[in-house]
Amino acid sequence: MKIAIGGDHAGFAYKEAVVALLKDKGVAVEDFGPFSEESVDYPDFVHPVAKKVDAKEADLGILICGSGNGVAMTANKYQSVRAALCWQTELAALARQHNNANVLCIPARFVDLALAKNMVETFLNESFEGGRHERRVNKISC
Ligand SMILES: O=C(CO)[C@H](O)[C@H](O)[C@H](O)COP(=O)(O)O
Repeated sequence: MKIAIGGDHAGFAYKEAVVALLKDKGVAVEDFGPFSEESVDYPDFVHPVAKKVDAKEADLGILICGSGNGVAMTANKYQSVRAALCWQTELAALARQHNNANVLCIPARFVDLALAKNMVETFLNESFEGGRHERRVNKISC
């Protein structure tokens, strides 16, 4: 499995911790930054991640910012990206199980690090259930 990760300054500290978590688990991860807490514009760091997922050059994406909204809005501009904003572990599970989400968006200013890590592990471990959910997901694209 290959993960593409990015975000903005508000998510930097959590992104560093999640990258370390993934590496400890032996998961291949490509970090598109940012690489400090200096204020940045999140689209600059979301587009590379979304392009990787959209091109199927990464299996999943993780985007971490303050509220999670901007990164989700940006990533969902890509046809094959289904980015889910999650703030509870069960939401991360359902995003994979029911929505076949391929990008997890984490609101770093609204969840603690332990929960963020738990959501990442859940997102990686769960899988799409298909069936009635596949019929619905197929209707998302215009
Ligand atoms: O939606 C956002 C980006 O995807 C976030 O909430 C940003 O991290 C937030 O807007 C940054 O705010 P700041 O006052 O510039 O730190």
